[in-house]
Amino acid sequence: MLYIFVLCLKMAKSFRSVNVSRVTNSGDLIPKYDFDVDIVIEYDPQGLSVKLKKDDNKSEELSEFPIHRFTECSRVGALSYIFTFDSDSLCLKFPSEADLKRFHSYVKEVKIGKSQSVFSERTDDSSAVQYFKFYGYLSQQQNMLQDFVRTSTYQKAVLVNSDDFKDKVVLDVGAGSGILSFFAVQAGAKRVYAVEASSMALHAETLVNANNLRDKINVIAGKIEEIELPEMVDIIISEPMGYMLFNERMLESYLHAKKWLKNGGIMFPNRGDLHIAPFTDESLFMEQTNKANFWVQTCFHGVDLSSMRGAAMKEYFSHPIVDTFDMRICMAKSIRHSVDFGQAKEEDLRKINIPLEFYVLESGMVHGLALWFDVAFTGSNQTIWLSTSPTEPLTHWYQVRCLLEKPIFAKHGQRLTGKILLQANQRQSYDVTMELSIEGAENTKATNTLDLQNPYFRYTGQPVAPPPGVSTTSPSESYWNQLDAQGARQAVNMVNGISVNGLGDVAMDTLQNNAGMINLVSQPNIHPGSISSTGRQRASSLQASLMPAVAATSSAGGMSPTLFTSPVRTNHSTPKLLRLTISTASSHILVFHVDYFNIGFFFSDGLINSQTHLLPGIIELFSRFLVGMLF
Ligand SMILES: C[S@@+](CC[C@H](N)C(=O)[O-])C[C@H]1O[C@@H](n2cnc3c(N)ncnc32)[C@H](O)[C@@H]1O
Repeated sequence: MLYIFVLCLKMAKSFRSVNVSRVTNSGDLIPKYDFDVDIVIEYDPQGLSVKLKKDDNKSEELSEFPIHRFTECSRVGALSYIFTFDSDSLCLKFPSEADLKRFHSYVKEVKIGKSQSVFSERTDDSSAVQYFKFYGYLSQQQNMLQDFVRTSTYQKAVLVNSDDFKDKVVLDVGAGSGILSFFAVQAGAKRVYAVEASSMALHAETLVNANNLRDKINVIAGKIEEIELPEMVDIIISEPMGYMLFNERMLESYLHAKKWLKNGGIMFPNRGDLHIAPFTDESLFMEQTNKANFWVQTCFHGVDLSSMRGAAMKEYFSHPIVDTFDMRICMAKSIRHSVDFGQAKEEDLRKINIPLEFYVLESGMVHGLALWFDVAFTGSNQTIWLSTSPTEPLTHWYQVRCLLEKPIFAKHGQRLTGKILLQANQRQSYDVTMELSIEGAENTKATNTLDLQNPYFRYTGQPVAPPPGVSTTSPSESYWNQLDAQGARQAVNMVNGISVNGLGDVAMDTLQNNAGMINLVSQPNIHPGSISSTGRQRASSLQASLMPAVAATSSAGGMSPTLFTSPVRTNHSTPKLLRLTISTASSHILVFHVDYFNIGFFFSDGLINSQTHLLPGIIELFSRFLVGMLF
């Protein structure tokens, strides 16, 4: 196995006084530098990176090149090594045979070790490069860290089960920033091996040092399939879930890691449940169909495109849709496919065949299958679940829907049967084939194949609309009846649920000049965006822009606004915070419209105008204040 990766961060791999020459097409050597250089070898997710420096480790690099599995290179004689990149060849001449041997052993391990690894056998090189590059960005680690539901659930699961961690040796598989390793130490772990294959390992090491935990957390740069640990571990912790649980194929790495688990050791999480349910959503179906309908045109700039329509439908319907929805679109109780991480082997996840059998609860068109997952942390004290169900707070995994090109009409009480087959591919993802039909009804079979590595990210941040047809009483009457019951008959002029006039004494309606809107209920603490190989999200959320501003505002100090109007009226006996809009009335006044409240703040120093960059922070601060006040 590849000790080289383990040692990378622990041992300086440097060579002094190396003579570097270019090799001409005729085989002559031309010195590249008129001095000998020092060479420093560093870890690189695909192998090694060779840095040429002028004299010592601290000086600027003169140049750098990678050594990967397919790098063309060879030993020449007892002292030299030749590398060829495209048409250029570089000759390194070492001062001693011992140095050359040492250098050769590093190169050999990259080239031979790669071919032995389970990971490299099941993964295209290009996919792995893109995947680990993605996770090498601090911004992507931040996206995951800022998924509050995810990170807090992990921390809670570890801390409430601290007995399982106390004085134990822990392995953190795919440690990223090392956050789970820190949680393990918080729970009393004796030692943690934090294994990370992307260049994030270097940042994790920095964080470990900065938190004075070098004696507890041992960062190991490399793939779990390729590194060596000095000892067996008591517990393995990891966050290996992708979209639809299985995307990224990191669960296989998590299961692979069990080769380092002592008998009776614990997997944390220990179980993953994929939930699958048929759904109806005409608008989603029409949205995709209409996109493909571009290709029905017979005279587009004089060209008949219609022969492409079938292919376009296939393509649009091959993308799993990533967003969230109202659970009431599900037409039957979900089927659960459980993976016991303690028992399962990595080979079990290469082909996952899930038979489907649903009892239809409501008649309608079945447009496809909706999928989400839960994972469980079963500790000796408590079991904690992390759920990505549409009924739970949204996470950065959202939910996934796989559409059928030809929907099926299903009646209440009928049995909808079929299967979903997840076939692992070399792109760290799955080809998803589904088959559905109504039992006993002819010509109802519908199939589709989707590419899980290529999802369509549809989430907009808007609140989820309830499906049509769920009201069993008149919503208009219910609304007015509720107002009547609360004695607000005199209410006039309600706009979008906000009283702009007539419900109170303060004429805030003259201030309607919305500077921004924060939807407090639907805005999850997560970051939207995606890359194809992982499907995980790119930052662009409100949170990202607000948090620095909050920090800036808090540290600005000296801000002493006056609350000049307390809530004037509520139409709800229990305030239900639906929406917050914010207006500026003048350079001194900021007005919050919260449901049926209007609240103004007067800033004697005209803070808003003079320091507009602080406005988002102020808004965030007061939003919190209001939430605290109302509940
Ligand atoms: C979903 S992130 C989780 C990061 C961190 N544990 C957390 O919870 O924030 C998965 C991490 O595992 C790493 N990873 C994926 N496959 C790996 C493998 N085979 N060996 C080591 N690390 C791997 C990725 O580079 C990525 O940083």
